[in-house]
Amino acid sequence: MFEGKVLLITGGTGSFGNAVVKRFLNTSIKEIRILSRDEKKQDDMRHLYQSKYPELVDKLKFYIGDVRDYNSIVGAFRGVDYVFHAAALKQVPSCEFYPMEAVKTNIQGSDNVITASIENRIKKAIFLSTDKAAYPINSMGMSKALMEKNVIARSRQMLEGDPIFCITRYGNVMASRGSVIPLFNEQINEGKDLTITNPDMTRFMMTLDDAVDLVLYAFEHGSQGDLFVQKAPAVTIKTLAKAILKLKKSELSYKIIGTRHGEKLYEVLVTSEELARSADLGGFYKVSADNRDLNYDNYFTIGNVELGKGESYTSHNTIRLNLDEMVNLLKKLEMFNGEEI
Ligand SMILES: O=c1ccn([C@@H]2O[C@H](COP(=O)(O)OP(=O)(O)O[C@H]3O[C@H](CO)[C@@H](O)[C@H](O)[C@H]3O)[C@@H](O)[C@H]2O)c(=O)[nH]1
Repeated sequence: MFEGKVLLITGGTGSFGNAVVKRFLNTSIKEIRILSRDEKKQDDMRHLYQSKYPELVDKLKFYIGDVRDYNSIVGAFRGVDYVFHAAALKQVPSCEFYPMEAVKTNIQGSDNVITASIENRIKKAIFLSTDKAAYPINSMGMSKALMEKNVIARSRQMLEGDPIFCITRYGNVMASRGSVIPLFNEQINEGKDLTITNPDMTRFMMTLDDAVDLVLYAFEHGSQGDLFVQKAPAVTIKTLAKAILKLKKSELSYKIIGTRHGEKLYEVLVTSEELARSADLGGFYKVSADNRDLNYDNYFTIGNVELGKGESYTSHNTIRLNLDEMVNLLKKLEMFNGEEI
């Protein structure tokens, strides 16, 4: 797929970047560039791959830069074929307290990635988004929703030979940095009862491998301005907590702490309005860009009357994992001695 090509991953020192590197370093890819802000994380990553794959590490190149600052990133795009844009502020509570930081990184930063991609004539860029961007209620989701809108708007201006821009929308990626699974794991290790916000809250469960698969699917099948979603099962937080306790054979219990700033009871991966114009591709939904122009007079009589009548695709109405199914999914995680992540 990437034979002889150069791939740039923004925010590449994170869980997603590492999963992509693990998957592609030992292929005929020419180079993987990691673009991120933190020299320490880059150094750790460099050492990790140096010790694990000494014969391949030359393919891995590191660039320091902040997507907020165009001049700091544009050089890293020289000679790049493809871009995966993963750099983001993604913690819900912190974005609630600092919305302008989310604006700068998630909206302005992704716009800079678009401009740098056009400037350097890259071929295709995939922008990672989140279910929290669908009917957003928190600043993180709102900033990602505007990122999506801006990617689609700018994709409309592209001409033949310009880069192709696509979006992928994820549910919760299990065990990603700062998320609830590592937190519960740590609480059990410290002998503390688990802190549950709301036992009935549901979240889509995806593995990191699923996340990489979705980006690759979008990469292979995406046309200008397409948004892709991978169908996924969901779980209640109570079942998740019980599953971790069971897996770790723990006698501990849990306590209810109440929902946090900006949280939803359930997440929406595809809104009903999007579902009305999406293609069901089996394991995936493809929502194509709305490519009407601004002359709405032409559409007044032929507007879609079905719009919004159906249900959305949510973590409440998707397949629900039971306790044993959740335990089995957790077993795949490296944290619980699995191999996948
Ligand atoms: O002490 C805790 C912390 C969290 N939760 C619940 O666990 C679920 C998952 O929480 P968390 O892992 O923090 O995920 P989200 O807030 O849903 O956000 C995650 O999923 C997003 C994508 O949807 C990513 O953008 C975020 O980075 C990632 O943390 C939520 O229902 C929380 O209410 C608890 O019950 N107890």
